[in-house]
Amino acid sequence: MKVCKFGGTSLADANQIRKVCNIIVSDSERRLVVVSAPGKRFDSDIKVTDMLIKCAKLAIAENNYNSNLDEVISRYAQIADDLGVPDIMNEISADFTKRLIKDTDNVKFMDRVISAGEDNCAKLVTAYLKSIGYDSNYIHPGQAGMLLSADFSNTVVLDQSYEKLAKLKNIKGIGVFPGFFGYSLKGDIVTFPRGGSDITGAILAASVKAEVYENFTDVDYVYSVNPKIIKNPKPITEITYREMRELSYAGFNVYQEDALLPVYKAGVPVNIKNVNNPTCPGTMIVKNRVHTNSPVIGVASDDKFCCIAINKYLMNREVGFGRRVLGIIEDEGLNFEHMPTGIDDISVILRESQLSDDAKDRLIEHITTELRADSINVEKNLCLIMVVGEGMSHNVGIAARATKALASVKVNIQMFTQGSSEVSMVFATSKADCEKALKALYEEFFEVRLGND
Ligand SMILES: Nc1ncnc2c1ncn2[C@@H]1O[C@H](COP(=O)(O)OP(=O)(O)O)[C@@H](O)[C@H]1O
Ligand SMILES: N[C@@H](CC(=O)OP(=O)(O)O)C(=O)O
Repeated sequence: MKVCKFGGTSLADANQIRKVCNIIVSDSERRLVVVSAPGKRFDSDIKVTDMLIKCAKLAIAENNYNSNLDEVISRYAQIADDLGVPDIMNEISADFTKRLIKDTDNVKFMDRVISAGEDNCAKLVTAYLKSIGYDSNYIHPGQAGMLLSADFSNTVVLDQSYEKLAKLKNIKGIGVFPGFFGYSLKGDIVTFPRGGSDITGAILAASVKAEVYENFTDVDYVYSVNPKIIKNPKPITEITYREMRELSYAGFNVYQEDALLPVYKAGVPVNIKNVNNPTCPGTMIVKNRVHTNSPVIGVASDDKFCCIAINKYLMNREVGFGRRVLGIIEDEGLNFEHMPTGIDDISVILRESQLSDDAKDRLIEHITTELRADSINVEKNLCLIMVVGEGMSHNVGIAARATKALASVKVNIQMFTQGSSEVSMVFATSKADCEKALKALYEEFFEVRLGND
């Protein structure tokens, strides 16, 4: 059995959905299908999930959301009409309308509303497959056993789900499973972080021990660098789970970072493929790969970080200082990403989205009073660039090549770390330098240079 997931770009309109269904029915092993909500049809378009977030926010603020809701319903109606299944719209339009009645708290309400994008898309795809003569069934995530933690918008799968979902192995016909959400033990709808339909697919693939998890998107391959930043980059044909996890974390949003653990544990390979070019073999994500000459497999960047730099004279002699810093971060409910240190300073790197002005003031106050630091500086707009590759661990001089490349374009490195596994190196630069730095690193490791060098 193959589990296949189709992303929002693959479901953006009726034409794309026809392509998706042709792909599904062209292989009888494709029996468990995960769908996202319709995504962007063109660059300036809006994803259905974003339209639903807008509706939910308006409803929470007690503002009128009717015209926004109408826009969502019209997008589905247009697709249903074009696919020749207009009757399904009665159910879909009633569902959107009902979910927007605000009868619960804000976090539960938000997840209930935004999950409707995938849920109704699954109903639409099921209706279309039926209309062209295939035995297809919508699968209700709660009834199938997609049980998740009650962390709204940031849920994780509960272990018991795998055993329950394993029963889908015996499903008859084609099962269409809505991605991005499941149910808490109390029966509330909970969603994964954004891009979470990839996680749904990974959980299902692990549960049914699929021969492969096919993840269909709008690019032929995962490339060595984001193709939106550098044109025609080098394609990656094979990459390990570990390398992909590092690159997804650092900005390769083609595959959600949390979608690696389930398939890694179950040993299910992932195949990233293009819905617009399904005969292209795409990228395989596997446990071990054949190493080529290049020590680096990809470079990725994400510019939404900030740094809390704490300085105190003789910090290195103060027993428990680091533990107390981390204790404060924990007390403030923050996740930290990296913690480079010097003898008298510690920097804590966080995702900027966590640090509202209030949270920042509280954190500074907490550190000042508890640690009696000499100075605390918060720097926003920090970009992290990761250079990733398992080949780096047995190659000398990679860091030197990277720093030389950054120096040659006059990029100031604000922080540099390398984990002991030596699978990745992380450079922090200012947001303004981010693209320049990424290009320099890509050129250094992937572009063939002519002449004497
Ligand atoms: N290294 C990369 N290789 C391929 N695509 C990438 C990479 N980094 C970022 N992307 C972007 O990821 C996009 C696909 O992800 P996404 O838009 O979430 O697709 P879907 O809607 O199918 O889930 C591509 O169009 C591409 O712009
Ligand atoms: N629709 C959700 C979940 C998702 O996975 O979407 P996509 O497959 O389009 O990245 C989102 O936009 O976050």
